[in-house]
Amino acid sequence: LVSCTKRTKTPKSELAVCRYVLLLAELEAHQDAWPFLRPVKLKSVPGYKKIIKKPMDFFTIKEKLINNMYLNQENFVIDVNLVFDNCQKFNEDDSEIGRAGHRMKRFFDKRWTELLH
Ligand SMILES: Oc1ccc2c(c1)N[C@H](O)CC2
Repeated sequence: LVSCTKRTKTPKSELAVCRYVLLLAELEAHQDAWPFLRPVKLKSVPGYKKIIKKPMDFFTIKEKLINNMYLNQENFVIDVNLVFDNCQKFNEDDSEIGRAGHRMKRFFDKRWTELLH
């Protein structure tokens, strides 16, 4: 993984990786992150495997980031939004996890925009 603290001039893509690492750390530290930290246990949640075609979670995103699997920033945002879209699909808006998902999405959208400028 690139060194995010080095004060040398780094290529654009390495700066992008630093932005993702920072943003992912903020998502994981958020008080409403608990439903999204690890993969959903497909064997213990009836219906999830059938309903949610592409499960995603913050830990899986971090692994992909560390293994340099995000070739462009779009794929990183696509996976983060997949976490929230899956949440909206499986949970009622008016539920504990549904509300946590909406709050996390609002937080991500705000920070993503702030980090771009
Ligand atoms: O009642 C439940 C029980 C388990 C889960 C949810 C709700 N929603 C999560 O999105 C997936 C896991």
